[in-house]
Amino acid sequence: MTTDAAPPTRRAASLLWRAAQPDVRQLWLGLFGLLLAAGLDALGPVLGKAFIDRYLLPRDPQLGAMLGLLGGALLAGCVASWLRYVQLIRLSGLAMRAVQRIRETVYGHVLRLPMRFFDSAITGQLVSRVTNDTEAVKQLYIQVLFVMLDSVIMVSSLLVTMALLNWRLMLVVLLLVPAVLGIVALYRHLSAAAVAQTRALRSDLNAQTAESIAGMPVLQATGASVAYGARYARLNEAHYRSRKAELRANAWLLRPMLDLLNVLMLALVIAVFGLREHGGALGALEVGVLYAFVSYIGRVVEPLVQLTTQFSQLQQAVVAAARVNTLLEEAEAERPHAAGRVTAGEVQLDRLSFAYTPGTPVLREVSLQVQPGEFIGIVGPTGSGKSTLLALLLRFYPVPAECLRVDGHALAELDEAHFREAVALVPQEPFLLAASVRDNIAMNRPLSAERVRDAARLAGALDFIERLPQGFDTVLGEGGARLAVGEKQLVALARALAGEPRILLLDEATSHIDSATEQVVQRALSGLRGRLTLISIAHRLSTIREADRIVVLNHGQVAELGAHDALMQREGGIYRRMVELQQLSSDNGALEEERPRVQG
Ligand SMILES: Nc1ncnc2c1ncn2[C@@H]1O[C@H](COP(=O)(O)OP(=O)(O)OP(=O)(O)O)[C@@H](O)[C@H]1O
Repeated sequence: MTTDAAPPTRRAASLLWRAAQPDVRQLWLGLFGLLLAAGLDALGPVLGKAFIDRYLLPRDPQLGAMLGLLGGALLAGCVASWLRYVQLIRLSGLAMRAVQRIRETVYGHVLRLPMRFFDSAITGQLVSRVTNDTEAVKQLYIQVLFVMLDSVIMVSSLLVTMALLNWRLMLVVLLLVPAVLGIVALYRHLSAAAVAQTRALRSDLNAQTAESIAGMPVLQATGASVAYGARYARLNEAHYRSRKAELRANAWLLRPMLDLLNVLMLALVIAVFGLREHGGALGALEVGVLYAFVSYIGRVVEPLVQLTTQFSQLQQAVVAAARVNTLLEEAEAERPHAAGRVTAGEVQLDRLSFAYTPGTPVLREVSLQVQPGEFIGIVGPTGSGKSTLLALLLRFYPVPAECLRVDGHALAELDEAHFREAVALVPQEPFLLAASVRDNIAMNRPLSAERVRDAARLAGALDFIERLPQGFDTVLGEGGARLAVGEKQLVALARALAGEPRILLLDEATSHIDSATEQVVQRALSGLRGRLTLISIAHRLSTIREADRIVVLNHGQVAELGAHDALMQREGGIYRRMVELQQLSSDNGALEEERPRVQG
């Protein structure tokens, strides 16, 4: 387990290692194949050396043996290439499978994160984490598994072969390694800030795109498109500059410096060779060694160049993988498999207090005993904590066990799958999928067509659904784009009822419905009375007039509690004032409509 404080490389390595676990056998096979290929590669110059030393310089042509050596070198080269090709396929496959697993894991993990996480999460960034960052992890796999491992194996095997041929010259070549590492360290130092900034800016670009699309109606209606366009252009420009800074360090540091190093190394080896204590004419044996070394230097430099030129990509991929790992380590919401069941639908709040941010309480010592089958209305000024109360009942945020009990059980004692069936929500903003009406009601639950239809009828949605071109099979646009807001809410209500819940929570679910549709919903809800516990937040007070009891929340506290008639008796009571205000405004609305229009 790595933590957020661990360096990105460690976090990235931890992710890669975990994701590769199921294919670890393939990984070892791949490694073995690469080792073999490197050995065969090292063999070529050794055979070349023998060719020169034994037959070429002594002018001793033995056709059979010479052809054998040449053929051997050719065969070794061919087999090494083939082996490398096979490993590339094997390891790329492994990388893609691992990334497929990572992507699924990340998506599944995001679905299980606690609501608290989403309070501060930015949609675009999360999307980018699940798609772009996991794609970058694939690059990392291919690079780490293939380019890097292959290069390291290749360099090591070449150095071993060189040591066997002439260890002093090998030491000279060995100087390449610290020189290259020095260049990489310098590159890293010069480009790290730019690399991190580029990624952060790309993430901001994604976030703004996602935000703009989600809020398009508001954006266009407020004429904010131009300002948003300008903001996007500024971000994009900053991204361009940061990327350019990164590429500049890449362009002058990596390839040209390494090519220069290659030339210097050749010169150095030849110089050392010429300056040996017993210099003078080259013996036949020594020419073979020089040939082998000259060809080895090229081969050592190439993988080092590979390692370094891909370094910037590698750095980006490491950052991406580390971020994916951090997201994966975000603690999931608790999903207990417990024995507790919601049977009757009794809810008990006992001095329940809650704060999103410590020190700023949103609910203060709320106590309430809701009987099974009771209809409770919740009203109160905006920000008084009504939605928060429902969020707590839905187990979106943890609360002390003794403060909130359902059918005598603390919420943590209730089995997750059962709890989600037994407690249903119709949210303030109905959320619909780009799928058929049937799928929107069933939401992947194994519900029969009759059950879906019954739920639609109960919710008062059947009439309009049957008027749609393909009835229940009509595919809605993204977010239910083809339906009116009131119709979306009816579908959301049908969805909630389809699970046959014991407790139904309505969060201002009727606020966007016209009066005629409201009558339909009211009838539906009256039909449900006594069959399930109904807790309904109401903005339009007429919808909870019939409630058994009405809770008036004010600044997170229960200010009033009682049936409509009782609350209306309270002189100067909050509820009574709210009702009177609403009556006044609806009377004004009616008057407005009746007033004859004056022309001109
Ligand atoms: N996820 C959150 N993180 C931090 N604060 C929040 C969060 N959700 C709500 N709040 C704050 O908690 C307080 C109560 O909000 P809540 O949505 O429960 O009120 P409400 O009575 O339902 O309001 P409304 O009628 O406007 O929906 C508000 O001050 C709000 O800003």
